Amino acid sequence: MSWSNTAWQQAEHIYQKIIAMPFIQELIAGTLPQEKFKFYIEQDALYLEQFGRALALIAGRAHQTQHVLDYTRFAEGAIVVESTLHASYFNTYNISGLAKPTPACHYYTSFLLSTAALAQVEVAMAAVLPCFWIYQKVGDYIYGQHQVTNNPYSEWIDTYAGEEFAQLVAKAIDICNDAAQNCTQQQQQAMADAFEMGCQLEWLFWDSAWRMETWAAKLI
Ligand SMILES: Cc1ncc(CO)c(N)n1
Repeated sequence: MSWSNTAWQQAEHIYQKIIAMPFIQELIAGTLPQEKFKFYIEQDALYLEQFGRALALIAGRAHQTQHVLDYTRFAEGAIVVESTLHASYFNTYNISGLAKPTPACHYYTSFLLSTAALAQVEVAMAAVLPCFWIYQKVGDYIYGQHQVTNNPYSEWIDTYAGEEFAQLVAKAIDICNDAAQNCTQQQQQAMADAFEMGCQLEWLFWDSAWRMETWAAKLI
């Protein structure tokens, strides 16, 4: 079995929990309160900037020049999506863009950045994979369920269910499978564990948006 199949099996229970979350279910129904969606978009812009940096770090550490190019393009994609959020949703929803990262956003981006900088590069590639794969799976799930008419979130829903995003995801999965072939069993397990942690943090990010998470005390 390929590394990606094994890793997905290990993390699938988290994906199942994600699609059952109230944030996702209300997004599908179109009943998600606008303030929660706004909160999510603003945090996601902060997330995407750091995700782009993590991808650029991996690009710099990749062994093969093709992978340098692939992760550079992924990094560019994340930053472009981030600025698109600013150009569209920030205007539509009157978002100030002055928010500080929530604990969940900070935790997730710190995990991505520290793993990208310090872990074995194959493990770093596995750690960023949920950002692609979970979003595609969740995007496809939402797209398959939602009623197109009058859903205020249909523009967002279309972004991650599209063919263009699917191709990026397929490439990120292939690279991880190639990378895993040069790894020992123990290293492949470390890759799968990093992948599972990323999936867990995807869950936490949705959960924090639903709760409109704040710092327990006004520290920042
Ligand atoms: C939290 C999060 N994970 C993944 C993506 C998609 O790359 C996104 N926009 N936001």
